[in-house]
Amino acid sequence: MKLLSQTQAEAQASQLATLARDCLIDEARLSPKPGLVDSRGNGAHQDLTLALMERSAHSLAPTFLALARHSWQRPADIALRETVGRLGRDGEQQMMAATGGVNTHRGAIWALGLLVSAAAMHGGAASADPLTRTAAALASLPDRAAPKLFSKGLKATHRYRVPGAREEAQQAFPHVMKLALPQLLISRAVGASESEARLDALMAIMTSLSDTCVLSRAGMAGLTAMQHGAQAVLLAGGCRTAGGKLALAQLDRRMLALNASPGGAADLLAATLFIDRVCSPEHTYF
Ligand SMILES: CC(C)(COP(=O)(O)OP(=O)(O)OC[C@H]1O[C@@H](n2cnc3c(N)ncnc32)[C@H](O)[C@@H]1O)[C@@H](O)C(=O)NCCC(=O)NCCS
Ligand SMILES: Nc1ncnc2c1ncn2[C@@H]1O[C@H](COP(=O)(O)OP(=O)(O)OP(=O)(O)O)[C@@H](O)[C@H]1O
Repeated sequence: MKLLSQTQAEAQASQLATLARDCLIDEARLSPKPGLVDSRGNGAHQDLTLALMERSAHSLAPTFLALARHSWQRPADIALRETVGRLGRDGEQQMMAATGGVNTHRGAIWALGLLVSAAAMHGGAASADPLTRTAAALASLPDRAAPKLFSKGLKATHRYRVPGAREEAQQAFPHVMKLALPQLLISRAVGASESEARLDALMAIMTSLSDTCVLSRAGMAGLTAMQHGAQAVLLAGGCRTAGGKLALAQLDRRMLALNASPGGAADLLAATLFIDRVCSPEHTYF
């Protein structure tokens, strides 16, 4: 690990926070995303808009900065886990204050918050495997101060006996590492535009995620429709092809008809973009 002066470390912590915020904005603007808020509109949501998502993303930059500063070159232990938990919950309050009480980014604060901390623990940058394993180690430690809430996500994981946001992080983000990042690289390599490659990465996540946002609003039928619809897009050749575009539009209509919105998949896309940019060998980030 490189030893940096305090000023360099502070500059890198600040870059990590800016990057996390930018990944949230890039995810929100990416279009057309099935059922989700995007540049076209509100998707399946009554209370969310793109402007609100962007305001929320900006409100979270100080939280990401605090996470990076407090995690800088520290090991994964209970003291850090509890600090990160407190900062994450403070971030949720910042988000709620910025949005007038609407949950725009709870799942995203969790996933990106852990990844920002993990990057800082590695001194600003690491390759994707160690980065996600460090985030998983942190997510697996107990946090005595965590409130015992029976959240919507927890209810869905119990009712349908599936993993949720906690397990995804504790297992080192398998949907990002095994599906989204490889798909992003393949789609870029075959000539997809950057937006098409990102949409393909989202589809790759949606083929398999047990997204508790979808389960809560549309049950197992909604989740199956999401997974099959995303598979159809990729089987047609992805979002750069005419067949893929048709399948994507069909999936969007289906998700809207079911009132389903894959918010968990969207969070993991933001996490994918973050890892892609922090870990890329030719990154121009630092
Ligand atoms: C773990 C979290 C996300 C709570 O998850 P829970 O499953 O209990 O349900 P909740 O309905 O509140 O939020 C779940 C959110 O996760 C996302 N999500 C849904 N399904 C999935 C999935 N399968 N994988 C990943 N993310 C998912 C969605 O955005 C969803 O809205 C989180 O809010 C939390 O506990 N934070 C505590 C603060 C903390 O320790 N932070 C540390 C890092 S900053
Ligand atoms: N572009 C996006 N559109 C919609 N949700 C997104 C988007 N990006 C990320 N999300 C994630 O989806 C979650 C919001 O999902 P949802 O609206 O199901 O939550 P809720 O407010 O708890 O539920 P409900 O809207 O059913 O009352 C957020 O935690 C956020 O992290």
